[in-house]
Amino acid sequence: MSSAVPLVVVRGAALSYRDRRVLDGIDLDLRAGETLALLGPNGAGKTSLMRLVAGRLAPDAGSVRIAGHDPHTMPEARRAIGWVPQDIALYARLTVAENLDVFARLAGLRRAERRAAVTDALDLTGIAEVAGRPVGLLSGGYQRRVNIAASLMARPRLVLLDEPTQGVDLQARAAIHAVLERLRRAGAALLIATHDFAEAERLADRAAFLKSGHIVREGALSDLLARLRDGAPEHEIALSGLAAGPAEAALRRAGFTPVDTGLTWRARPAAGRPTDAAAQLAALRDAGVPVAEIRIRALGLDAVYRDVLGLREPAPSQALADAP
Ligand SMILES: Nc1ncnc2c1ncn2[C@@H]1O[C@H](COP(=O)(O)OP(=O)(O)OP(=O)(O)O)[C@@H](O)[C@H]1O
Repeated sequence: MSSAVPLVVVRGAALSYRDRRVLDGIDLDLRAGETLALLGPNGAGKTSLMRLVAGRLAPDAGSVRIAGHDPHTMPEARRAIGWVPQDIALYARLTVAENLDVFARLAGLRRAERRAAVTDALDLTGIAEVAGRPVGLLSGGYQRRVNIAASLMARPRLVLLDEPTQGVDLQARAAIHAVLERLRRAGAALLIATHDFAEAERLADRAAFLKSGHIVREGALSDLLARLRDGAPEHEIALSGLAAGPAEAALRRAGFTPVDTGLTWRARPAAGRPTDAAAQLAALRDAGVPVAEIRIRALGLDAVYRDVLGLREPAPSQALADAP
């Protein structure tokens, strides 16, 4: 459940490193209980934007407010923010519980508060069973969960996570997703920078796309997807035994305007073609196209990303125009 008044309000924010501007004209709102995914290519400015929101850097222009306060100048505003950096920032030789106690001290908690905060963070992140083990001996997936737990000592209302599942296996990824869902159910606002579209689709209510320091698209996931052309499903087609040139020609003859993605072709069919996979397969084979496999899937955030970055394949109307 998200509340009406945004917890995070960023208006017209700009940031430069020395004289190089890396963020410009950033507007962003985030409400309690809401999860926003920050997406964009390497170097787009995701981490820099999170540093601004965390109050670790001050904007050159514009403003950042957390519950009405400037996080850069007001320590109490910073206390409302949990920061989970991309790199593991823990003491390898200390146990998990000892690490969390250090972070609890840094957060300014008294002894009794520290014990409760550590216990709660261990429970919420599902790592109580490794509380007594040195962090350096844990798997990468557990270390990432400890990294998240360390950000929760002051019971933040906002948690910023920079690529929280980078480099972990599928099981650890699922465990981290469960942690983030619990945090969100507990009413925290989450801002997650990620390159993982499936992760963003699973966790986020909204997504913001950064490109060269600007938010070039932002909105609720359903709105972002609905905005993308007519919502016709995307086809992924694998062809057998054809070089790229003849394969493209064959697909064009069959009414597609295909894009080569390496192993497969991505294509949207011309209007009026069958929409179920079996009928598509039969029609393509009738047209002499050697289809090994065809998958039809609803558009996802990866399609929005390609659209935002100008990596789009031609729209269906062009596919129709290109058809013989
Ligand atoms: N401390 C710094 N000093 C100078 N330039 C920096 C600094 N940190 C980042 N940059 C530059 O600012 C730009 C934005 O970087 P940032 O790390 O915010 O991008 P990002 O979207 O998080 O990238 P990635 O996906 O690779 O993590 C990049 O061009 C980067 O090289």
